[in-house]
Amino acid sequence: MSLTEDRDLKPLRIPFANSYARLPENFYARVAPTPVTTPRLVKLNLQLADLLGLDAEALASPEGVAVLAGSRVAEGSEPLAMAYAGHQFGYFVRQLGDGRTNLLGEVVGRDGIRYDIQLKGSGRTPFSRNGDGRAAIGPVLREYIVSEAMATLGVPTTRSLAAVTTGQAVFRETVLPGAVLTRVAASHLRVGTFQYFFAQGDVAALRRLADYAIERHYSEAATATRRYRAFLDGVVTRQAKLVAQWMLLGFIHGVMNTDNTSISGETIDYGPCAFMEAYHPRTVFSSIDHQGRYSYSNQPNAMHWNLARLAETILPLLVEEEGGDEAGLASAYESLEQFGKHYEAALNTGMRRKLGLTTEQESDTSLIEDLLNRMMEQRADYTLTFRRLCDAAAGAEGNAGVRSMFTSPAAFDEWEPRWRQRLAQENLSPEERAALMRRTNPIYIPRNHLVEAALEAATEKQDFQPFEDLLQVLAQPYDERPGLEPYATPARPEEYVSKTFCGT
Ligand SMILES: Nc1ncnc2c1ncn2[C@@H]1O[C@H](COP(=O)(O)OP(=O)(O)OP(=O)(O)O)[C@@H](O)[C@H]1O
Repeated sequence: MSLTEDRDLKPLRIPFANSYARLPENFYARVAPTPVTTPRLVKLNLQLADLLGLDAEALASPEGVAVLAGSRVAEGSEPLAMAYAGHQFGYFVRQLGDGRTNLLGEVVGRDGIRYDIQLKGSGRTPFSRNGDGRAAIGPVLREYIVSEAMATLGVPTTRSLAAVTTGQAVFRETVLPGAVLTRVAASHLRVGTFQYFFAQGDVAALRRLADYAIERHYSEAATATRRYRAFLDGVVTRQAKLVAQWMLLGFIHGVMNTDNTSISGETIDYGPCAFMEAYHPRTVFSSIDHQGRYSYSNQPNAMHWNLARLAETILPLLVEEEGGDEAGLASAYESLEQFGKHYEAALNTGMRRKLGLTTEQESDTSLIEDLLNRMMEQRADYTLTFRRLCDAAAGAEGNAGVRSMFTSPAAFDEWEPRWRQRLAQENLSPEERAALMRRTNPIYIPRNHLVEAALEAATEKQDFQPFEDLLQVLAQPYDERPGLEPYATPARPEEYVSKTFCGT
């Protein structure tokens, strides 16, 4: 990058406008990041810095890098570690909390939205338990790559402002270079934050937290007659739409615990996440997900379950609002029932768009299902099948690409006439339709082996070029560039393939 550490020292001013630090002391632990030996800036997100109204040059200065590494606390920053609980793979843990992150504070961006600025991998906190409070360069860059790719694809997500190496080793199964990620989010409130106070039976804190979340994310609920019900409805709607977006892109979150389910409706925590390659609804990537709990097709169920946990925590507020136990419970159920409706609507609209359809017919559902079943049987690549379908939409002679996605192209040939018949019922020209589809179906996604190759080069050789190259490709996911292979063959395919969960 052109911004280097050697520039003249420019004072770093971050216009912090903190609100979480004004909440009661039992919401967090005030703790500063732990300084590191030799911070080095690997990546600064200039576009995001601009959105946040931050001076990129000052951020890239030695003083700025020291702040991004956690070695120095910027003026106005009130670093803290947030308290939260969570269900992890179905098991409740009363206290998790930020064990390796520090919320530095909040800034109001140029878009008028209040954003958290948080360091991840910045040292131990009172919530660290046995952890070292640190992060390795690989996972930091993975989160950077995938979160920024998701943002470009229009998916609500936490963002990545910067990555720095610390000059210190972290010990996992082996010795790895340490790093710190600067994460930006509309907030870091989680379902687990509500569960933390619910587990303590602290209704006053729950009310305070809900009011804070309403003010920050669901202002429409503030004026509603039943504000807590309106709040729950808001979270249910946003999360239903979010999961539908994941499904449409073939994204598998991998660790949908309640502490990784945000109240703002953003994707958070890019641990074992991946984009599905060969289509199979029961695909999992996480090596610890033995039951397939967070498999591709189970994501809507998992989210619905997580939202039920949120509803449970605010039940006392709903009961009060409705004036009775039964009415409060009914209100929670009604709200949760909306999940399916919002999810299906978003998924079906999105799937129609992927197929190039702009109108709605009942038979569309079976058209979509039929294609997906054929893709599953044929192990067709999820992303490229839809992308190559765009070429087929431009004209019947353009179908060679999509046919080649199927081990036996006859499986596509049987489906194609139905699709063409359906397209013929709409008014778009083939060119218009193909162009529309190419804005919906990306060609470049963070392919697992490409991400792994970039992380390996950074970890083993401190070579950040593959990381930079990948970011550049992913910055224009819909524009096919001549000579730029969408799917370079993995060097060691066996290491990067997904598992298909086949249990019951
Ligand atoms: N190296 C570590 N040191 C201390 N605590 C850790 C470490 N790794 C994870 N934790 C804590 O374990 C819990 C679950 O970890 P998980 O991997 O879901 O979160 P994370 O990736 O650290 O953070 P986030 O959910 O904010 O992205 C959290 O409380 C987290 O802070």
